[in-house]
Amino acid sequence: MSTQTPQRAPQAPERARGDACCTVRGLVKSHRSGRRGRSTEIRANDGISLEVRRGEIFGLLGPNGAGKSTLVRQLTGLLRPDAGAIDILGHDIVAHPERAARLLGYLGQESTALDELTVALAAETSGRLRGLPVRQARSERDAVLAELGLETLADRPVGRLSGGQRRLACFAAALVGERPLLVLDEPTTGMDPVARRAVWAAVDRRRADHGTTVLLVTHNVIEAETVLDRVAVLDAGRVIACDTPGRLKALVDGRVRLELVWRDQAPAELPPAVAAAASRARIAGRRWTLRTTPEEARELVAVVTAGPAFAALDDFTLATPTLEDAYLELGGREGGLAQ
Ligand SMILES: Nc1ncnc2c1ncn2[C@@H]1O[C@H](COP(=O)(O)OP(=O)(O)OP(=O)(O)O)[C@@H](O)[C@H]1O
Repeated sequence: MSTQTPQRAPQAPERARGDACCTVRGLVKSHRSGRRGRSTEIRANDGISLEVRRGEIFGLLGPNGAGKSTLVRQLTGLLRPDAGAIDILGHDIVAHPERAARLLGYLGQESTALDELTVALAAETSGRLRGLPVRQARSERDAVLAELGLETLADRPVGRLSGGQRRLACFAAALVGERPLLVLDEPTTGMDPVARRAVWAAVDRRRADHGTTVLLVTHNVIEAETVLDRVAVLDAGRVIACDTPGRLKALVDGRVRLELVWRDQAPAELPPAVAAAASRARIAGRRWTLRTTPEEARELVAVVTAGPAFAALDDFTLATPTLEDAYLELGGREGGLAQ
């Protein structure tokens, strides 16, 4: 939630460029860590440029520490860039960071600002801070709590809820006082499937009814493939690719992912083709993951299931490529993205 001076959302976007909602050019941000004299500088954003179009669900995907939160905190005006430009609906956010609160609803990773309030008061207060009159703030509060199935938690303090419930309550607060852009930093972390569905349904509704643009931070590949129109893949503070999930996956077209899960561990005596493949596999405990051609995958499955190694096999799966495979193809780190 942004907690800056109460302001109404602008009636019409000013001077917005074409169909861009948010344009970032050459953004650089370093953090200092450690004590004075011994402090080191971490370049969290290293020249990021991207454009989020109006009405799209745009994702920032990348492993821990890639620089996603640093980027969105600059978009929300909470962090000042060292260099670069940010334009949101025609507003220069570097020169006027206070304007971000009028343009976007933000769900950050922390809920501490709301912890002392009840769920209902958190939602109402967000609406008031965004310039809604009391009556409208209360009616929007009631509508959003009903929409997200939060009525039974309305009188509970946000800080005493479970992780998933707290996330949903903060999401509700971000929705009150409708903004043209929603910036959601890992909104569904810790949520059960019912709450996740409620979040995505609420996002879809706003997009359909108000043309809301959504910028979503995630390191969950499945979620990214399901909900995003376009995605920027971040790694070590840089955008290493930006396209639709489908086109990114086309980078690894013609490859499949074969997983072999052994009952205990892989047998000492493996068929030669399988033993040779082991050197290229990612091995995590009993699980071997191999990215290969469909022909080789079929041959390996046939060899394993037809011979004595089959007795040692617990399970196998053969799947089409995911965004994680595309990320690895682009030079990403093995295991950096969550499945
Ligand atoms: N306040 C800070 N002080 C010092 N270093 C920071 C600070 N915030 C972030 N960093 C560092 O900057 C880099 C980028 O962090 P950031 O939180 O932007 O990554 P992220 O992609 O959002 O990661 P995650 O998926 O874990 O949330 C990391 O190396 C992190 O340790």
